[in-house]
Amino acid sequence: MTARSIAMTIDQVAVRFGGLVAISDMSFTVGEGEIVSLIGPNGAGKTTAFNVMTGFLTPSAGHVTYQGTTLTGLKPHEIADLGLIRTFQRTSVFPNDTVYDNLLIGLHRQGRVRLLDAILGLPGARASERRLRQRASELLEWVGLERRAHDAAGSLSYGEQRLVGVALALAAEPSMLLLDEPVSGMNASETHRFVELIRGIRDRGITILLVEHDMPMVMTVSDRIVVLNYGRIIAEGTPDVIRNDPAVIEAYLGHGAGRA
Ligand SMILES: Nc1ncnc2c1ncn2[C@@H]1O[C@H](COP(=O)(O)OP(=O)(O)OP(=O)(O)O)[C@@H](O)[C@H]1O
Repeated sequence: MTARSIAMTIDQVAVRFGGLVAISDMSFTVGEGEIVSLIGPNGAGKTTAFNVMTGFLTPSAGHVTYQGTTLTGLKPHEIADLGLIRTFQRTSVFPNDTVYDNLLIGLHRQGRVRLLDAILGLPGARASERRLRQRASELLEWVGLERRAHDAAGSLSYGEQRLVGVALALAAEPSMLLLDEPVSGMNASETHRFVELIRGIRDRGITILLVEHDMPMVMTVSDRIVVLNYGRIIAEGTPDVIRNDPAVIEAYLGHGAGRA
């Protein structure tokens, strides 16, 4: 692998919930433009790690830095302003509005144009509104939902709703995207298309961190994989290294068989 500059550093992070240690001494880095996956059996601490990186949880110890800025103490929206954008396991859409309108609402929420100015049709707002409409169309095309643009968002399949979530995240113009189980609920062909989408996103220079249970998908798309078990990193490396790592095989097939 060619040397990359580091986008994110997770440095000796620990999270305790009362007596429960959800994450302990977690350290790894994500390079600029890299696709890194965080995997591990249920309860390993993946979502907790995501919550720390995006400011939804304050770590009990350690810290995360993104492009040189320490994230500890920053609120989720301040972290989003740095370009670090996440998707959630559950995408909340306005089910009775069209997919296109959902995107427009998302773009307005990001404050590029004040909704009231747009409603009143003020001149500056009209030009901005045109740009937003253009942007909404581009984003839908990017994630492959252009043919569903004028359907009610509530009529989309679960997999398509995940794509709306990705389009909304892309609308925020991230420099790094954190995807939480993006292909859960997708069928094989949707997953295949999603892998292509992730690669395309990375090719536009966006760094990607992925939490995912779908191992074939993770093995296909990742440059590097970090494996957590009981809150600790047990392995880190390329898909080939991880596939053959005895500790990983044990975590998934040994005692962890019922949890993976
Ligand atoms: N808010 C909380 N309060 C108490 N315990 C929590 C809380 N959030 C998570 N935990 C515990 O922390 C541990 C790690 O949970 P986490 O959800 O991060 O795991 P995960 O790897 O994301 O699991 P899954 O794959 O099932 O989503 C688990 O034991 C979980 O029960």
